[in-house]
Amino acid sequence: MKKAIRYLVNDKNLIWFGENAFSHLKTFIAKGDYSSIFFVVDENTHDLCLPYLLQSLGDLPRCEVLEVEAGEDTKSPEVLVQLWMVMSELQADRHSLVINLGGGVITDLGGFLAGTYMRGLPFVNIPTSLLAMVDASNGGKNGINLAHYKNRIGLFQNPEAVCVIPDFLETLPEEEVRSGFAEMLKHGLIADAEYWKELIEFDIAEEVPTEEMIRKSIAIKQEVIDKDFREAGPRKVLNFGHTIGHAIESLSLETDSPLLHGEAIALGMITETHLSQKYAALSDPEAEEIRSVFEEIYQDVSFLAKAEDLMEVIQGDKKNRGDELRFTLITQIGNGVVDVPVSKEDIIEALKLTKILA
Ligand SMILES: O=C(O)C(=O)C[C@@H](O)[C@H](O)[C@H](O)COP(=O)(O)O
Repeated sequence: MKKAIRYLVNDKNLIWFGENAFSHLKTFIAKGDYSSIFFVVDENTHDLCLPYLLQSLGDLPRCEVLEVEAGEDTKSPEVLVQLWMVMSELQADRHSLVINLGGGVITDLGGFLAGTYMRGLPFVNIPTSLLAMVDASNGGKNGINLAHYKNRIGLFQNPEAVCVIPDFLETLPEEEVRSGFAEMLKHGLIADAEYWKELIEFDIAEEVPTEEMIRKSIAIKQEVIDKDFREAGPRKVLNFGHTIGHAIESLSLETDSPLLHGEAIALGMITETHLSQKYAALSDPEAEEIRSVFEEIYQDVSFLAKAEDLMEVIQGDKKNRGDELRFTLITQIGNGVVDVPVSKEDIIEALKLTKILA
């Protein structure tokens, strides 16, 4: 394993990488003089990661473990209310620290739990999936789903620190790694053509991304967020593929075979590449290249839905304004553009081209 590097993301938010990350966390906890620590985990991270974390942290203030079921359904108001109740019964106070140990569901839910309890407790994210390492655990978006709208309720609040331990990836199922890889490909598409090239030469079916690649994705995301933490404008570029992707993901959650977030976003990016050709002057050769990359990596991923069901969710997307459906698109590989109004007819046409319509 490589030496950990303490990496300042902004004046509040620290990211520690690698094997010494937990010793930095230990020092951070000691300095914070917390009254108690609440670990938010799912059944997998409870069994596979928490024992290692607790052993590494050694003596701690009073600790409580809040375990929720793995899976996107857990990001719900019902689960959140239960967690608020348990925190209250266990007398979490303003001096408590929340540590979220898990994938994107845990960091989104746990961040929202911490950010709302007693108007906001400090929290630390320890992402255990690739998706959470390169995306969900950093950037300060926390939240839960409401009905079939993804992240409809939430807040912007940075974690105090993030511990990225790439070794956790070795234990992940292949499809989980591939799901996180979709967000890395997105980072190349919206901001860095060189990185895109590097990623498409990487064999994600055979290897897990390196620490350098993870750092690169985090740095791209952070550069965007530094300009626009609350997503008034430029941050929306990080949402490429997500208008369609979230609609697909939400509807798939209502079926017996839900897609992983990154799988749905991959389908979203294919569809939004069609829209980028029409609305953002993306060239035909680049559009072909993008689609062939996704179609190769995610060749077994498909989803069918009715146009009206997808449109209902798309119409509720956070980036829209009034009746105007606004998308993040790409003008060329390495450059995204935000707030592009798109017609309903063209969205349906793009969904047809991606073979999503039942
Ligand atoms: O951090 C952001 O901003 C993003 O849009 C990154 C997305 O990859 C991520 O999935 C995010 O949680 C989506 O947020 P939402 O606002 O579309 O719910």
